Amino acid sequence: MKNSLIQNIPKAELHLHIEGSLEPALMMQLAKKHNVPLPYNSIEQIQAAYNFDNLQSFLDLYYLGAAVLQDEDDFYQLMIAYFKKCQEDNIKHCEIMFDPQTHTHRNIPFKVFMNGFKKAMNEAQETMGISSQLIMCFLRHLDEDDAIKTLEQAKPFLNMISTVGLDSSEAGNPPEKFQTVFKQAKTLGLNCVAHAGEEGPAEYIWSALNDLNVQRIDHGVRCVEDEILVEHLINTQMPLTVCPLSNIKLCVFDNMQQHNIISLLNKGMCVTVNADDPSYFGGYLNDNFYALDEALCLSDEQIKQLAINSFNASFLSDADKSKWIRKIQQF
Ligand SMILES: Nc1ncnc2[nH]cnc12
Ligand SMILES: [Zn+2]
Repeated sequence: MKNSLIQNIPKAELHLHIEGSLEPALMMQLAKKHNVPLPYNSIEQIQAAYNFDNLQSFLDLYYLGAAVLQDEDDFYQLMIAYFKKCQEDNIKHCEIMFDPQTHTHRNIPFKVFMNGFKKAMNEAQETMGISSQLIMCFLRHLDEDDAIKTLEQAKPFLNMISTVGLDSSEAGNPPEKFQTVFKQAKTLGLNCVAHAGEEGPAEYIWSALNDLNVQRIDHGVRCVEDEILVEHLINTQMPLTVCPLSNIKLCVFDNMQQHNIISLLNKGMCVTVNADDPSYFGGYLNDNFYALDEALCLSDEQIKQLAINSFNASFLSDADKSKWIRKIQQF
């Protein structure tokens, strides 16, 4: 039976790629609208293709799918669909990642996707009471000059962007490659996060901390390969935004029983649960909680702590964090 505490408790989501929330039905609809060829003829064929051996095999299909996103309304439809899922899952605040280079490299300018995002974010706040921020991620398989150019292009939109991040193919692309652009982002007043220790080694987590000065680590599950790092993450309460279903789909762990998030939680680490790319990995935020509960039997205290961590690790004001944490403590 599904745990009603998971459904009812207020939650924040901090690791969600908006391009990874593109559902097969919307992908087909937009492909038709813009005459974009896809190697699929039906929703079933799309779903059948979503069997991945590793991060790269997923990224190949993720970038292919994103090609259907072309005009402002497409980006609005994409994001409003995600907010509807947030409403169903009782997510009150989200910090949403987007990959500008995936779009600018197809000659889609910033103003097209930013205007679409803005319309959906305003609507979510006004009609659903959901607050949101944007995390602009640099693609780490591209060089740092391209990231620097992207930060420059983003300057007219910085009032909509709270944070920069780093995603895409991790192995062979360590955080230190992006030191200059992260320093520039920090100077502009942006928060910093980075994917590290998903497929890459524990040293990449150290590099994200020491070379990029990040305030959160996305994934980070390979921290367990370095005991000193684990101690450091606990002592500094550095948040890890963990994505359980993603880690299973991308073969980071063999199965959910093997997942280490609850063991890290029990050690006192500030871990949070997130969906990453829900339409590719088989579930939104609550599905991730249900899958953990089924495999690892979460206690009510553990569920509450994960929800508290999601607000504590967010970039909300201290007053807003306290407001949500007080509500959670009443459950
Ligand atoms: N899980 C993930 N890791 C790295 N880059 C991504 N882009 C979208 N999802 C990602
Ligand atoms: Zn991610």
